[in-house]
Amino acid sequence: VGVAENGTIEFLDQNASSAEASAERHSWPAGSYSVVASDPSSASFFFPGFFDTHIHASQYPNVGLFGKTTLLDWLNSYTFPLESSFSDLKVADNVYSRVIARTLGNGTTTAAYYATVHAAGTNLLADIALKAGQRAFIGRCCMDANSPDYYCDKNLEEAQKATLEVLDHIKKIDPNHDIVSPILTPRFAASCSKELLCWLGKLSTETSLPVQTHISENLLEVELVKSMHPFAASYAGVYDKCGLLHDKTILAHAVHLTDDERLLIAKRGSGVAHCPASNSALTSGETRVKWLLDAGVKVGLGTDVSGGFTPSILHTARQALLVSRHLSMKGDETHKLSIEEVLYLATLGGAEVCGLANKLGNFLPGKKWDAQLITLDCKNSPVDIFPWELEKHEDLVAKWLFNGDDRNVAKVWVDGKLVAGTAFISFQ
Ligand SMILES: Nc1nc2[nH]cnc2c(=O)[nH]1
Ligand SMILES: [Zn+2]
Repeated sequence: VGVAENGTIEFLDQNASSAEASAERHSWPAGSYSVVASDPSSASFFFPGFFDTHIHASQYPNVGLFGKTTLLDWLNSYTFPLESSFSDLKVADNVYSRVIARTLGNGTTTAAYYATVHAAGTNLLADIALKAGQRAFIGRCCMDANSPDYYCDKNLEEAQKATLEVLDHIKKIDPNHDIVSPILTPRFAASCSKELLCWLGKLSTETSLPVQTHISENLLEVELVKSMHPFAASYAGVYDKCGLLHDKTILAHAVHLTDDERLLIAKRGSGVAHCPASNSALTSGETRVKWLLDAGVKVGLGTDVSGGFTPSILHTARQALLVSRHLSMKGDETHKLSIEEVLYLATLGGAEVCGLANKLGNFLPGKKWDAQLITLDCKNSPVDIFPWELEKHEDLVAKWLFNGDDRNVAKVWVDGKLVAGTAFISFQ
């Protein structure tokens, strides 16, 4: 793979005899480039960077803390108290630095982040992502209804002002949104007034900014949305009526959609962030990924930290595979996802959901070098590799999916720049 200085893949040679021969063939003069090679004797290979299409950066301290709660009581007992502490920028700095280092170290080159309601803390998250070199969508959480007094937007005007403040800040630090972009973030229909939802929908149309929100995660939530927003026929209909359902919309969960909602989402070109670890932990249900894909809905993976307990997309892909098997055990084998399919969701599927498949998600000329160097046979590896396995590439990938972790992530590049990995850390 020939990567130009600006991070774009210039060429891709199958079966090249050496990097040097390939460079010469493409008229790259010797001495004008450096070579990074995978080492087949230590079961190492390059892989596209992962997409986390749904993660709450502010909830990172709570990974693994959910007890026996389900969504609505989990929000009140674990989540809102933690998020409200982000009025303190020292808390925000500490948590956001850690979550970005952790996700990058796990090979997440692009993440769609929820922050909190606080504009200053959200701006700090954008600063930290940009400095760390992680591609990030940064969303200030909008919530002006049905939320605790101690943690909410006090009214529509306050929500609008704080939202615009974040857009302005990100425009200043990354004017073309090459690495960090704002994303409009109504928390979910159950915590927003119709006025706020429709203002965000209009803003999204005017600015072409992306949108992220939650949909149909939990049955009680679905009922709550129905009672709060009777103007629409369905949960997806609420977003649609407010102009929030379009081809730059990321919908987290989509567990309990009706067939009509599935078809509406497909028609609008919106994508789904499938969050299997979260859906299992909060006993929300099992998203029918194949059913969504069959209708042409774009699907990627989300950790949904901290509804989800892992910041790793590799682990999330593993969970996606298992959840699909639980669905198939109910009698319909068509739900079952393969290793290739869950790794597609983790990479190109995620790029599609984020509206970035034209420049990211796999290794093709013209796309950006957002990549990981995976080494399975390395110091402290959680995966044991035997000599006779080294040529069996599909088996190596399967062993990586089921037993690998960040100890196997030797190097991570975003936009052609080395930004993380065990080799990067020990080099620093
Ligand atoms: N999983 C999850 N679902 C939500 N719905 C509204 N807010 C949240 C949240 O923070 N996490
Ligand atoms: Zn979420």
